[in-house]
Amino acid sequence: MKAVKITDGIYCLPVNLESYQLFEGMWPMPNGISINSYIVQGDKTAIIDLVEDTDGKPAELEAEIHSIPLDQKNIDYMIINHMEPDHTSWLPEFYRKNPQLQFYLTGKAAGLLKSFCGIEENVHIVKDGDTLDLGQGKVLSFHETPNIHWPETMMTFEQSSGTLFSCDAFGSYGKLERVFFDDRLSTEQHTFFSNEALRYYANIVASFSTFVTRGIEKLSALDIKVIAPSHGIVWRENPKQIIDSYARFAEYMNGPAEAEVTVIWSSMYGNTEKLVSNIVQGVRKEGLPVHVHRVPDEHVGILLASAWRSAGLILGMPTYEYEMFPPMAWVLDMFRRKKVLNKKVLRFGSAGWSGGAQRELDKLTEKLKWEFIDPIEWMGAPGEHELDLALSQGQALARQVKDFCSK
Ligand SMILES: Cc1cc2nc3c(=O)[nH]c(=O)nc-3n(C[C@H](O)[C@H](O)[C@H](O)COP(=O)(O)O)c2cc1C
Repeated sequence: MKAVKITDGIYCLPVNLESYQLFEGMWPMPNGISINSYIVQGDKTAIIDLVEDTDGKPAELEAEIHSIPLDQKNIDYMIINHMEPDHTSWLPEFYRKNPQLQFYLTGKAAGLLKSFCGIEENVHIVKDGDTLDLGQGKVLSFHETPNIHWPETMMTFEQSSGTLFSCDAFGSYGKLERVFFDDRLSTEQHTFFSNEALRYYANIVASFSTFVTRGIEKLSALDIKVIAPSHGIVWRENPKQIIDSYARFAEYMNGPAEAEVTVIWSSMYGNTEKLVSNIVQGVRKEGLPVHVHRVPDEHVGILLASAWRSAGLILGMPTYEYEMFPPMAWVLDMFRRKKVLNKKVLRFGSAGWSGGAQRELDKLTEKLKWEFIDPIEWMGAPGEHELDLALSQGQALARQVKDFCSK
């Protein structure tokens, strides 16, 4: 791939990770992801963020640098917005090839640069609002945005073009191929990147939502014309769209999220499963969109996005060894970690003799501010009573969600 020109002297250099790889060693990326570096050229040249040292990716980035055309030995400044290894694991080798490189980063990032890369020299610690003049009108300013998503994170703003190099904020999953800018996306591709942004947010950023809200507030002081994130497309026609999406995603944590219901169910022998279609029907009676996922067939990374966006959750799981069916416990523990807060919730599930799933569910979710309606729990196979309850409680939960969302 060639470097993509954003404006005179500013280039995006995306390198794609493939769909078979797991992001953070854990999250499925059915559509891959791009890792974006950026070049800003004045009299001096800066590179903003790098790439992961995996699978031939550094060579791809080098080829993009050469395509500008630019000799990487002529890069003067390395701006490190964030030390996470998807942007920095190639840094020691890059530095070995460019020993004159000067690093610009926050104080916290300097500590991480030492511990991750063993680099202590040529380090310039920047403070909030500091600037670096590259000449020819290109001036970078640095803005600390801690915890979006690591504690050392900052964003870099190029003042003459209004380009915000926003690091992980405003990023999305999805490879970049042929289309790099929001104004070049078809309606379908727009929907694709909106969904990929939500899933990326739910997997990577969600638990830092308070910091996202704070960061967006702080950024409102800047005259942003282009959002250039470290993953996903560059927003130059309507940067407000992705800023507003992130503001909305962050607000989902406080509730209510969207007037939708996510049903996540699991079953070993089909007794819990028998209620699913009535429950879904009950929700639909109230006219709400409903998204149905089976565990463990679907990965928690996919479920997280659906649950994060929905104001209502319906969880089906049987009892297993006096607790809940273990794959559901993994999902709920992840919801706890990712702070899936403020939901209206219904639980249903079969047990054999003692029950116990509900007890574990209560414990796992005690800090999530979930409001439960009466669960449907029964021994063995469900009868007419449980099947009727599935319909009426599905509907009752949907009504609660509608009330919640209309406030
Ligand atoms: C390995 C295993 C462990 C179980 N442990 C319990 C238990 O501790 N308490 C209980 O009430 N039922 C227990 N059960 C019974 C299931 O909860 C019961 O069979 C239920 O109907 C399964 O629902 P399903 O058909 O939706 O999988 C266990 C079943 C299995 C297979």
